[in-house]
Amino acid sequence: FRELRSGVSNTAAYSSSSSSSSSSSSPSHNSTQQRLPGAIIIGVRKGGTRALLEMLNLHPDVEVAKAEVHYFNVDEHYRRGLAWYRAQMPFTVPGQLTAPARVWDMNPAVRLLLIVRDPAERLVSDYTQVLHNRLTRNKPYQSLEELLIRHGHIDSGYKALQRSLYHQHLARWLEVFPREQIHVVDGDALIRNPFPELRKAERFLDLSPRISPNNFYYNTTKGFYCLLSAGHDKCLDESKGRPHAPLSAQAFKKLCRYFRKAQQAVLRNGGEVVLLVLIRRMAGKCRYSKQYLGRLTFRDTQRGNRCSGLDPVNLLIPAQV
Ligand SMILES: Nc1ncnc2c1ncn2[C@@H]1O[C@H](COP(=O)(O)OS(=O)(=O)O)[C@@H](OP(=O)(O)O)[C@H]1O
Repeated sequence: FRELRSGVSNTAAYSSSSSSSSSSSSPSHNSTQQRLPGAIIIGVRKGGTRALLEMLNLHPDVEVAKAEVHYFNVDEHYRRGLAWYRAQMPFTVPGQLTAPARVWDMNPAVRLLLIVRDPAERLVSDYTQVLHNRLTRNKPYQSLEELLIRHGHIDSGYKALQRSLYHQHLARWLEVFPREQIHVVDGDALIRNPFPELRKAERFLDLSPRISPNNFYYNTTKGFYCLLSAGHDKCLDESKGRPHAPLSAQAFKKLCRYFRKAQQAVLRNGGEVVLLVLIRRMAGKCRYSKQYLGRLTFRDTQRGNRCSGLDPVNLLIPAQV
């Protein structure tokens, strides 16, 4: 997992914070201070991290970083030390929240929000982002199928596939942090209906319930919820919710089977099913609708790469943890 975002909702504060790069606690700014984060989102890319961050930012007691800091996972940043990290944070008043072993060293009481979504859909989204970047730079690209299938089988070395094996990432965090410090957000539920997920996150963060259903409206053009706050509305940018790249039904079924087997292996090894629901219908059919198949161009493709019967929120804790 990468360290995601923490820090800044106000541009003035941000420019000021960037310039005070090495102060240890960066005082001032109308009695506000830059503080180390009290909570961090630890989801992998394309899991819905930006949506969760923006939605939590609706809360008056939450400040978030404008940019991804990548302090814990980029060695060059980590070497700059906590003073540098703190200097990337927003100015906050006491009591406000700003965003595995390195995080613990910074603050062993930090609360972690892990956002997960359907593993297959996230993988396709991950590939789609890379494809988009290559297309816009006129670089050559391989189809998802070429990257995903090797000699007729799923290539378990494909990075985008590995990022969707959430239980492996969670296990690393659980080696360091107690379970109670990690809250799992259902990224699919967040897309369908954000408010209930936000209410649960507020509770986990000990925030007063200030985010309401009125903070969200469904934007039919985007096909996603957008945010409403103090008369302003905000939709996530066009890098979220792109049409997904195509994948044949056959390859998609292989992918679903792969994820199911991975979950079953964790169970067989004595893993414990954590969280809300037991794994449902492990043998469920992939819900890859025919209407999405056979579309040839990137532009024409549709969403809907999901494995039914695979609930990413049913994370498994491997036995050794
Ligand atoms: N309200 C709302 N609006 C737009 N997008 C939403 C929203 N809620 C969740 N999502 C989903 O967030 C997915 C992108 O996840 P990330 O922010 O983690 O992606 S990134 O790696 O930081 O680019 C993105 O994935 P794709 O749809 O595959 O692009 C969205 O499905």
